[in-house]
Amino acid sequence: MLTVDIKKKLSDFTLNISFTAPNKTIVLFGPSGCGKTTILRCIAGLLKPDEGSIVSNDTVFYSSTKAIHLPPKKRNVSYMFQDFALFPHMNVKHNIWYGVKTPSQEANELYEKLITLLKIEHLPHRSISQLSGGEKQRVAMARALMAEPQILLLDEPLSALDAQSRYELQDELKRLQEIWNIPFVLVTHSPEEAQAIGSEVLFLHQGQQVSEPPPSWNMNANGKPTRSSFQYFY
Ligand SMILES: Nc1ncnc2c1ncn2[C@@H]1O[C@H](COP(=O)(O)OP(=O)(O)OP(=O)(O)O)[C@@H](O)[C@H]1O
Repeated sequence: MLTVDIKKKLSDFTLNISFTAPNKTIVLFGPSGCGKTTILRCIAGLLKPDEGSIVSNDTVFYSSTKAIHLPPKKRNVSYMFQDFALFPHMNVKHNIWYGVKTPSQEANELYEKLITLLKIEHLPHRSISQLSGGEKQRVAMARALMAEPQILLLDEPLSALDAQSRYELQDELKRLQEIWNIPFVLVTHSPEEAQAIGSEVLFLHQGQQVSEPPPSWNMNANGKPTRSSFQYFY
C-alpha cells in the first residue's frame, strides 16, 4: 500500500495530489505537462515535494512535518523509464542482474522465474542493440522486478511499441502485477491503455486530480479513442 499526499510548486502550477495505491495497478492519466512524471519522481525520491507525505507500507519515504526525505536507494522502488534505460554495453542477463547486490540461490530462482514469465529465456546473451522494442520492454521489466521492489513505477512503458506488442504487453503487465502483488503506478497519455491496465485511474489536470473521466472514454469501432476523447483536457 502506497499513500501519497504532496504539494510541489512547478513552473506554471502547484502539484497538489493525494491518493492511496493498494497492491494493484494505479494509472496516472492526463495530458502532457499535467504532472504525471513529477509524481513518479517524488515517489522514487528523485524530487523533493514542498510539503506532505509519502508512505509505503510502514516506511515513511517523505514527511515534511517529520523532516524525512529518504534517498532513492533506501526506498526499494523500481522505476521503469519510457525508453527502458537499458545498458547498451551489457547483454540481457547482465542488464537483468544489474540491481542485485548479493547473488544467491533465491536471486537465481527469481531470475529463472522472470525470464520464463516474460518469455525471454532465449535472449540472455543477446546484446541490447539486437533486441526488438517489445523484447527490450520485457528485459526492462525483468530488471525492474529483479530488484524485488515494494513499488514499481512505470513511465509510459508501452509508448515506444507497435500496436501488436502493446496489446501483448498490456496483458503481461496485468499478469505480473497479480503475481507480484505490489502497487504498480503507471503513467500514460492513452485512454485505451489506462482502461486496459488500470485497476484504478487518476485523472489529472494541471497538477490536480479531477473526479470526472473525460467524455472521451468512448472508443471508435477500432478500439481507438475518438477525437472527442481528448476534448476534456486539450
Ligand atoms: N523540477 C521542476 N521544477 C519546476 N517545474 C517542473 C519541474 N519538473 C517539471 N516541471 C514542470 O511541471 C510540469 C509537469 O511536468 P511533468 O513532466 O510532471 O508532466 P507530465 O504530465 O509527466 O508530462 P509528459 O506527459 O509530457 O511527460 C511541466 O509544466 C514541467 O515543465
